[in-house]
Amino acid sequence: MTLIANVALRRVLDSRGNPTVEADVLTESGGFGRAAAPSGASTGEYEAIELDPAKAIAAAREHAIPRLVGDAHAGNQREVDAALHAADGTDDFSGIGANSAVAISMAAAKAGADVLGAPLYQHLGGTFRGESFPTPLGNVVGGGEHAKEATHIQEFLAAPVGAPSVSEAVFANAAVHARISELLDERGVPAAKGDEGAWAPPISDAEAFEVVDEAVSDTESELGFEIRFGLDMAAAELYDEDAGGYVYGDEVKSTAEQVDYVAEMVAEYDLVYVEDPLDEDDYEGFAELTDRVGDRTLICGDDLFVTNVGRLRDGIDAGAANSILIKPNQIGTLSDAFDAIELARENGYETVVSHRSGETEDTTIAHLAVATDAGFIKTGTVGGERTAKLNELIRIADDAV
Ligand SMILES: O=C(O)[C@@H](CO)OP(=O)(O)O
Ligand SMILES: [Mg+2]
Repeated sequence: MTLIANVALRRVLDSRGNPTVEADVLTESGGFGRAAAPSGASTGEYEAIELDPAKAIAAAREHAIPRLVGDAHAGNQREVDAALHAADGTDDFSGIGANSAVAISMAAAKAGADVLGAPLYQHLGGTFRGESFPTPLGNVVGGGEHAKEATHIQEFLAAPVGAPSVSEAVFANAAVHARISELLDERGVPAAKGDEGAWAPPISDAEAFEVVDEAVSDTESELGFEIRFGLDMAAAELYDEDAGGYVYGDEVKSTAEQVDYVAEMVAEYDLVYVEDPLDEDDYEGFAELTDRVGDRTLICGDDLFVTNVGRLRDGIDAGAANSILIKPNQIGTLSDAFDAIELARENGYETVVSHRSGETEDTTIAHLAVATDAGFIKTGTVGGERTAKLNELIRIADDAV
């Protein structure tokens, strides 16, 4: 029933206005799935390779589609993803492009769910999923590679850890985002938005900490449940070997100073989450920081692990980080993303399912987070491509998908 009868690929727009790959998968019994690849700006060096979408589509049409149509079953995700790997023939998807691969992998999962008549999260995670939900990490202030002339730290993330429901958590992040706008206004700071819809004000990181802290406390008092915040430092983008460390405008911090700085911020602001506090090659620095503050906060590897089982294993051996960001397009297929999640679980690492800065209306990651019982999902706060996922979480909780 789930035998793949057709795969169609096309270029569509992403939220930055760039082209990306969209895939339609149709099964012989009429099951249908559609998904599109997201795209990063602060990409990790070790991510699977995203090709120019036109080239990725041409390569997938030549190599992948013939292996899928009439041969692979959309309901058998491992079979689909193995066919994608075989068609690609490399270890980084540089043959057909991770963008083609992930779009097809996710579209096949949706087609499989469609044939079953089950919501995607149940097809991926089993019938008993859908009872617990991830805490949404909401990007409310940011800069780095996502906005010019704003903070050096890429993302300040609201985390409504005490919200009684996922819906209240989603609205809490929107309330923090709105409160920040008022606080910036009071300070006379004009703010545009960055790629993910976070405010991108021309203020120092120190001032951003103050503003976010105040907005979170105000919203917490207003709503009556605990809200904390965290960071994605995207430190690989700050790190410059020639400069001798992490570059914050005119200031350069050595690795030791960077570790001290992050540890101090964790203590001062009671941060619940710090992603990529050190360079993507610095397992040792990650291990040292995890040793210092890992009992109090999540130290998460994004560019460090790139959703890659091999790199995660190295991190586990080194004691680097205590959580992993999961981005299916970093590794190319849902099966590979699941393997990373499983390995993380077995070793006590928290999992955080994530969007990219360049997104589409695709909602797969909302289902993936519920299917795998992830502790957190990072998918922005406002903006249609972000609310697509957040609203899908609300629908899943409401049994309306
Ligand atoms: O660094 C990140 O975690 C992501 C998403 O927030 O950004 P990008 O997609 O640009 O890599
Ligand atoms: Mg990141």
